Amino acid sequence: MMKANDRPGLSLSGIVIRLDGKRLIDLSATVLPGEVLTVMGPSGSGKSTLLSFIGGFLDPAFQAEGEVSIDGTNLLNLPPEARRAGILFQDPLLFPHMSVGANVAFAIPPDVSGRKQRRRIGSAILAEMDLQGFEARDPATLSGGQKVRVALARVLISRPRLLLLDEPFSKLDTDLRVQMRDLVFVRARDAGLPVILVTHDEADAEAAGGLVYRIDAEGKSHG
Ligand SMILES: Nc1ncnc2c1ncn2[C@@H]1O[C@H](COP(=O)(O)OP(=O)(O)OP(=O)(O)O)[C@@H](O)[C@H]1O
Repeated sequence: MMKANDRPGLSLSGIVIRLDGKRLIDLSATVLPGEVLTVMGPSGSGKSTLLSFIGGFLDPAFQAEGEVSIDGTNLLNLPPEARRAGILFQDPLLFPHMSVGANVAFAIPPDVSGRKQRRRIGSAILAEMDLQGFEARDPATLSGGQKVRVALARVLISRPRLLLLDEPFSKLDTDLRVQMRDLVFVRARDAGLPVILVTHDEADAEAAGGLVYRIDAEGKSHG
């Protein structure tokens, strides 16, 4: 197996996304395994649209061109589920009718067979998120930070190849925000996952420590 440092990571090459002829996004960048590309820009500038394009669920109202590859594999030829992008939104989007354990187990790849084995790896990832013993809990009874950690557990257990983060910390108060983003960045680094982080918060960008793309009103991106 290649070490994280030997892998080329996420390559965004000549990405141009237009809406009604107007260019929203224009960027090329490389995000190495474990590194974070932070995307900033005004509301409506196309930040979420960029993540949708990479994840494979861009609304057909947009026109997009360019190439996206991860460790040399062209992602754009693959259907969304085969791209294996782990996505976190502002809202953790837990299934309300399922227990915490079931929320996490839902994302375990299908090649992991056996109830026992699935339960074991689900519990292990919850424990890593400081949520040991939370399997039977109703998501409605969790704090904001606990919900984010369940969402992160669910994403990590799905064996993603990259992380797409759409303001996942913005609803949290300052202390929790700092803790959660450090947790995500550390986990991404450990797993060698390239990350794209959409945020309005300069402190997030600083903590991410990587490249920052700023989208201006003309749809030009600046490193
Ligand atoms: N499905 C759609 N069909 C048409 N236009 C859309 C669609 N989704 C978003 N838009 C428009 O595309 C533009 C970019 O939207 P996007 O959600 O990517 O912006 P954003 O930078 O993420 O904004 P915010 O910071 O407010 O989340 C906006 O003008 C938005 O109104």
